[in-house]
Amino acid sequence: MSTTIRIGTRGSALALAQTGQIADRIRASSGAEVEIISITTEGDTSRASLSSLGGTGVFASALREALLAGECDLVVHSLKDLPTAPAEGLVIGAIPKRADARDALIARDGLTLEALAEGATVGTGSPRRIAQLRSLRPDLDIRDIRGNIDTRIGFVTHGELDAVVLAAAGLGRLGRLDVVSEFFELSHNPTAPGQGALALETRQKIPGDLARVLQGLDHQTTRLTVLAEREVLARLEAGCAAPVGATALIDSDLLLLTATVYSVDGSQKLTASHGAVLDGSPADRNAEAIELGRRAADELLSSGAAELAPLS
Ligand SMILES: NCc1[nH]cc(CCC(=O)O)c1CC(=O)O
Repeated sequence: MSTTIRIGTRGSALALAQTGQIADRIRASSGAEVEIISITTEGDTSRASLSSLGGTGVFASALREALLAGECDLVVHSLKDLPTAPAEGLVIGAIPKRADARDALIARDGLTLEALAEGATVGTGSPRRIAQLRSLRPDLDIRDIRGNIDTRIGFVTHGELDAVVLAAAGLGRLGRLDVVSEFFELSHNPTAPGQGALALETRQKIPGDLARVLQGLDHQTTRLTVLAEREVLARLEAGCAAPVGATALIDSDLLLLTATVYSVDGSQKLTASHGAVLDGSPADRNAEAIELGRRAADELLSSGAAELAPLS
């Protein structure tokens, strides 16, 4: 490629790590020059809790503005932080292969959730994680925490909390899987739609050589599973901070999706599991994945999901 690809990123360690990893892949596959441009977002500067910021889009919007203003050509988002509504003038040009979608417990003395003492303090700001923790261990003292991944790990290593829950993918990207004391299985603890996946966003109109670079980074299986998972959120009209877990997987030609909505106190949940056979063209498959997410969400809504939990 003749021109430089400018990638916009937040300044957090996680954003820099995942942007750097994508930049390396672009350089290796295309030989293109890649420049990394730092952009500050409200989600980075605000001290309010993530749920009080409304969740949706606090990290994404400044990056999207920079894209639209032509300050950069590409941004790398954590897919789970990206609002489901499409952004005018922008497209997701590639969804690379997903990392581990599970949540992980980081606990004092390497304890598992089951082994934590009665009334132990566990930090998380996510309503979904709060509900899942309360359903398994109603005795725990759950604390709302904020901050980047290193700060959250520090709550445990500095002795302020007995444990925190974080996404395995973020820990992996920062090379911090050594602190994990337990991985929660997706069958028991489904995670946020799109967790562990990245979205590479660009302007709608891009040069053909950038489009080809992005095509080379796209991963079909990841794209189909996250399309199904994210359609659950979209159809429920739920934000990324809603107490909703969704996990899709592909087994040969079968796409399987399980979606769960929790009451915030963890005492109740609704689950819908659906499958679809994938056939036809890539566009047909995308449509089938979205339709699967819609069916799961509609079942949840007709079972009372909107009454069970605050979704938006
Ligand atoms: N909510 C913040 C956030 N957004 C993306 C990740 C990393 C995992 C991912 O890319 O899905 C995290 C940290 C976490 O949830 O522990």
